[in-house]
Amino acid sequence: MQDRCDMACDRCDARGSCTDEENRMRRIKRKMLVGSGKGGVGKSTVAAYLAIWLAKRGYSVGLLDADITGPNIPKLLGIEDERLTVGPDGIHPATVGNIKVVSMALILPTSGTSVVWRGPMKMAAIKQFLSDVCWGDLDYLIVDLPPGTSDEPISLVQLIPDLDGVVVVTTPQDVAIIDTLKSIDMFRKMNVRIIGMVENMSGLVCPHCGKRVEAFGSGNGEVHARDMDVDFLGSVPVDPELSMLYRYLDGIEVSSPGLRSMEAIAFKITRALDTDDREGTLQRG
Ligand SMILES: Nc1ncnc2c1ncn2[C@@H]1O[C@H](COP(=O)(O)OP(=O)(O)OP(=O)(O)O)[C@@H](O)[C@H]1O
Repeated sequence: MQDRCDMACDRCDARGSCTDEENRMRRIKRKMLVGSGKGGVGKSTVAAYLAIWLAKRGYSVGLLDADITGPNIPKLLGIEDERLTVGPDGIHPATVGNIKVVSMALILPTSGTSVVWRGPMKMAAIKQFLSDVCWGDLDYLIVDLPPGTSDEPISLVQLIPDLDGVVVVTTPQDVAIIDTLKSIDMFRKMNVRIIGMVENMSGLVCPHCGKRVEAFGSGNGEVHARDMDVDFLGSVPVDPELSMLYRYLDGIEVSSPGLRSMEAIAFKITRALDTDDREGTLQRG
């Protein structure tokens, strides 16, 4: 573990002085958030898929689960039994399929342990995840936000220098859309670029007859994205494969309606960011 971080530091001008989040963060080329005003809409699923998709294409990727009280990324990636380790140089992420993962769930003794913390404690943990984690040199850091428009998203926006933007996730129901529009408004007030909106759980394709069933409706997200002048990145149907992302991570060749939609969305996100990569800094590993 120690070696891995030292090797990365060898190539870094900031060697020996990387003691705060700014120094750690400047070794990361692209930093994006995945957020929503509403819980349970699929933020972690979109963040985890994106991380896997980028890692499979040779990029070095970090995935920060910033949901301190409800961390689910390790479960989605099938690494609940992994633990973060601590060395003299800082906290070492867990690694899966070339993705460096940090989450409260990788610290807690059991998956049933609750984190009963008020705001300042949660803020301290988030700050530490940015300042004390040996992320090393990364092409992308993807931050999975907790739902809502309060402390955690605000702090992350303020703490991450040169943030590239946020992908907002919604589901088609009105209550989800209303909360998602609030989060778009919040990110705009904080001058964060909205990379685009994803409508998740948008209908489902019957595995028996192949017909589409509009379980929660669909299309609402696209209409509201247009109204808000936000790029619509695509809709993703309900698909059991998406709750088994660890299979896709393991290299099992899976093709399903949900995974195909996610792939098209991942392309759009990277294309949107690459348009801004004028210096061509992103290199595949
Ligand atoms: N398109 C989909 N098809 C099937 N299951 C899905 C889909 N999207 C998400 N899920 C499942 O729904 C549940 C909630 O998704 P997820 O954890 O990604 O939401 P979230 O917005 O991150 O939740 P939270 O607000 O709690 O952080 C998970 O069990 C996930 O596997």
